[in-house]
Amino acid sequence: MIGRYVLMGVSGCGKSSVGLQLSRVCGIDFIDGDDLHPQANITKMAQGEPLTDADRAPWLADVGRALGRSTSPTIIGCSALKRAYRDIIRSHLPEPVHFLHLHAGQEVLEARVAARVGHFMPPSLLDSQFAALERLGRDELGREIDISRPFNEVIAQSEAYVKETMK
Ligand SMILES: Nc1ncnc2c1ncn2[C@@H]1O[C@H](COP(=O)(O)OP(=O)(O)OP(=O)(O)O)[C@@H](O)[C@H]1O
Ligand SMILES: O=C(O)[C@H](O)[C@@H](O)[C@H](O)[C@H](O)CO
Repeated sequence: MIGRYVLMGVSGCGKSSVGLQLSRVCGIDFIDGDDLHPQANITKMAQGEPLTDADRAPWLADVGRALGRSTSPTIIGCSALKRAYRDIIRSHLPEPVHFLHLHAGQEVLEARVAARVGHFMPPSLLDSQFAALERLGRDELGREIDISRPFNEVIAQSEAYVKETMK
């Protein structure tokens, strides 16, 4: 079985930075799901407008297909905020997919996105990100990682999960 992982969570939770470092320490591939967004979605977010379910559906299918094409263990960063979005990703994969939810309270994320420069996503969209967010259900494969902890601890906890489940 090929280990397939989605690093999920709201804007600024660390999908890119944690994903890249986690892929290095685990020696597995990383895809940034933001690179799969159609330009129309990026433009919409950059203009301060939240994406709708309809905007996200084709992109989530692309994320599922990209993960499904992988022939070796792979991590993909993708917000996957709602259970229905995770269902779309799951529907494109023959095998179980693990969701690692990089999670913290809104105040932690507000400070991080405010400090970030040169990113297309405006901090004003964080309210809508949290409004859409549905945490993992008990029956969903994965783990919630507390990202209020220092970066190295987030990596260590995520790495432990990946190594445990790739056996
Ligand atoms: N555990 C951490 N402690 C402190 N800062 C962190 C931690 N994890 C990530 N960061 C910082 O938070 C910011 C947001 O991280 P990053 O850009 O990786 O998030 P993201 O989820 O990919 O965001 P987006 O989806 O909006 O592109 C970055 O400046 C990153 O360096
Ligand atoms: O579903 C969404 O609204 C998007 O995927 C966002 O979460 C961003 O792409 C990302 O976080 C960049 O800031």
